[in-house]
Amino acid sequence: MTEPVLEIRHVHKNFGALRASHDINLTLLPGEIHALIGPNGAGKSTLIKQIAGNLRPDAGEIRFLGQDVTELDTVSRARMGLGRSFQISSVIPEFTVLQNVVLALQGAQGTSYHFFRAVLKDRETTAKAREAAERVGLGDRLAVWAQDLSHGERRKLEIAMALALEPKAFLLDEPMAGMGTEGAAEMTRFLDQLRHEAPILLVEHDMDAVFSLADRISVLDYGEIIATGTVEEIRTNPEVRRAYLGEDEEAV
Ligand SMILES: Nc1ncnc2c1ncn2[C@@H]1O[C@H](COP(=O)(O)OP(=O)(O)OP(=O)(O)O)[C@@H](O)[C@H]1O
Repeated sequence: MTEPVLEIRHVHKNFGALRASHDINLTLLPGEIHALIGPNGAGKSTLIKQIAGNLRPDAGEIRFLGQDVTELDTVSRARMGLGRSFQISSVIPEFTVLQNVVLALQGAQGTSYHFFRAVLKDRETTAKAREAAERVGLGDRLAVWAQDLSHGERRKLEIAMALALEPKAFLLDEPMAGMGTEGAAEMTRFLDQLRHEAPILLVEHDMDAVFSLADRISVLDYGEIIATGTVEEIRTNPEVRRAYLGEDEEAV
């Protein structure tokens, strides 16, 4: 049997009386895109944060590359190859595209920011950063200030910052958000390629993107996974339709 790259075992997380994660079991297999969907407040971000290491589960285990990483912090998990799309807030507006990607690489290497100028002169690092930016389609925007990028280009920059670290798995939290139709279509094509590099756990509200990309979908509702299956299984699951897809029959 194929070993999962990422495995979530019986994870629980409460905020006071609120069950944000209740006995979550989930795997991410090599080469797959596993989409995590669910209504607002279902617990998607809370789960991603526990996988990335920003939040500690109350109970349960998170395994990455066959190792228990539940007690490791975000930096250690990132160094092992758990790539999380950087949030817009971590993009520095006054830095160029290339500088932002170099900064992401430098952060992962644990070099002090004090040495940023020296790192910018390091050919190997800048070549890696350039390659990542080119791969997401920002090759002709390397010297542009991040603040002058369009929204879609910023999202690409976040992915380039994750990609540069050559992750073994990607956690992507709503990469299509605010992209517009053409931008979302372009991002969909890109993610379709990216899965061959490393499997992707994808949180996304854009159902067109989810249905065209996902090998498997898990549906969260009130902190519980109510179904995991193929696109067809999820589309036709009555409980899922009631809990989530029924909100938007057009999407089904
Ligand atoms: N730090 C926190 N303290 C208390 N409650 C929290 C905290 N973080 C999240 N919650 C609550 O946990 C529940 C799950 O939130 P979460 O953000 O994980 O949902 P989500 O599925 O990502 O929603 P969305 O699709 O709107 O991003 C919500 O009811 C939210 O209000």
